[in-house]
Amino acid sequence: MIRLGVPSKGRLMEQTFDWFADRGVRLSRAGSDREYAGRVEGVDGMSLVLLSAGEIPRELAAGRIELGVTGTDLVREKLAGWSSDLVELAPMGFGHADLILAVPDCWRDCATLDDFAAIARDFRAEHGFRLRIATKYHRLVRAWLATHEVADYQLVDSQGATEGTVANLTAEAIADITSSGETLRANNLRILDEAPILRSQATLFANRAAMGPAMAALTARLGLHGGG
Ligand SMILES: Nc1ncnc2c1ncn2[C@@H]1O[C@H](COP(=O)(O)OP(=O)(O)OP(=O)(O)O)[C@@H](O)[C@H]1O
Ligand SMILES: O=P(O)(O)OC[C@H]1O[C@H](OP(=O)(O)OP(=O)(O)O)[C@H](O)[C@@H]1O
Repeated sequence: MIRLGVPSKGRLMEQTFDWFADRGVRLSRAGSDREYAGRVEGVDGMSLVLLSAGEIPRELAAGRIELGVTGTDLVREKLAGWSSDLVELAPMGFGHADLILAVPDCWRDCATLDDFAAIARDFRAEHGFRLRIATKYHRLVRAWLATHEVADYQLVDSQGATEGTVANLTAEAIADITSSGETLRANNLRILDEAPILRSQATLFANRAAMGPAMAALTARLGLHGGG
């Protein structure tokens, strides 16, 4: 049996159900909104498990599910060397979001990452502590800043409502996912004039160790290539 992990709520769950329905596979909850078992119709040999989007990368890598739908951002953040454990089977065309670094709108002289690096250096000298960036994407943000030789900062963990940390004076800048940009605007934050740290979308992943004839048959049934 191939176990498929799907986000248990919200748009990601609904759009995943639609994506499979377009391929003739009907996914649904087994019972109430609070029940995390699922039902699969239209294909044999696959079962459905409803999980937190953030836990799907780890469940895949641990082999507790063979297939999983989640954002590429969460896979890259949660699994170091993700591609040795997981195979990216198909980008699904929804859940598009960019991981970005944003600063207060009023930092008029901070347009680029070079400006940001200079401000961070001065900030430390002036305040006696490193400029704080609130984020839940620790691995990705650290790696990106290191690549761009920005060193004078500290990460502050924020697992939600990250854009509020600047107004709350617990951080000077934030790194988070954005899609429409509305949350940033509402919190008087502005994206640096740089390419995003990462462009993410919902993607169907497989556990690499689970690739074999059964997986090949299933991915062929879904009209995907390279599932052997
Ligand atoms: N505004 C958005 N537009 C599109 N995609 C988004 C948006 N916000 C988050 N996402 C994507 O949705 C996925 C799930 O995000 P997140 O971890 O915030 O989910 P969640 O609903 O908090 O789930 P959970 O707390 O159960 O793990 C991520 O891959 C993220 O990139
Ligand atoms: O650019 P926008 O379209 O405004 O979307 C961005 C927001 O969406 C996500 O939050 P979500 O609603 O998933 O809640 P969270 O803060 O708990 O992650 C993300 O963390 C941003 O806060």
